[in-house]
Amino acid sequence: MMLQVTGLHKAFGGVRAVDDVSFSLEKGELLALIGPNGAGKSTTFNLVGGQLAPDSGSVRLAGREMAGLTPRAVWRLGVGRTFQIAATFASLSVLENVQMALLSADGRVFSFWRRAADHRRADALALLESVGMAAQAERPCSALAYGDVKRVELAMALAHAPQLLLMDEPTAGMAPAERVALMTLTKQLARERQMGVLFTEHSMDVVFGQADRVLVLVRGRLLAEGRPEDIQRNARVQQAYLGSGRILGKHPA
Ligand SMILES: Nc1ncnc2c1ncn2[C@@H]1O[C@H](COP(=O)(O)OP(=O)(O)OP(=O)(O)O)[C@@H](O)[C@H]1O
Repeated sequence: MMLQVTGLHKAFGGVRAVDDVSFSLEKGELLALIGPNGAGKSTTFNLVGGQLAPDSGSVRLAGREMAGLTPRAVWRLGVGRTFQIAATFASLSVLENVQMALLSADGRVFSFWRRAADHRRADALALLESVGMAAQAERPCSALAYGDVKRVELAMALAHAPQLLLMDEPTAGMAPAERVALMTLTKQLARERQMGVLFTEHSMDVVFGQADRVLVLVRGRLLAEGRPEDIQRNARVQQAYLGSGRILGKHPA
């Protein structure tokens, strides 16, 4: 087991945001975390990524306890993360952005007198190749289509060769075809690199089309866990989503 989360609890005042959550994730697996608004998805993510410390419970990566470590320490142990908000430098080229990520992975800080442009150019190009962005390496990030920025961010997240990648709503704001393309690529990279991927997602076309397994959170508790086809048929899950209609419709909200 690559990631093992056991008995995780986190409360904010009287609100049990995450209430006795346990799950695991294998190498190369795409695991979707879904649930209605306020279910505890972001809190779970932040507990795994080190942005929050749990009240109790354990988060182990390849047997090592990570609960309570700082985000930087969690990152060093091999957990990468992409965010909803684009985290690229708009004025730098696509290639330079990936070179910056490599500098950071190597524990070196960008400085004006050591130009990122000299750092591991071939490795940066290889990362861009792996996400289909090598042809646009010299363009500034500001000139890219939104879907392409997401691919660059993926290449940047891969720069320190994470064992586990956390993706917080990776396809937010994308058109349906782009969403599926990005997650198909993510799945291919997960398989090739034997990297586990935990992602939150509101688009059910992505969840049911791409995830290997799905976790359903409702009011901080794990309501169901299983293969996409089983989750889709699960009566308790359908009931929990009644009202929002999200999980039942063929088309995403
Ligand atoms: N820093 C905080 N302080 C107080 N309450 C919080 C905090 N963070 C989350 N909560 C509460 O914990 C519960 C879970 O929130 P969380 O953001 O994890 O849900 P979510 O599933 O990510 O929701 P969404 O889909 O809307 O992003 C909610 O009731 C929320 O109001």
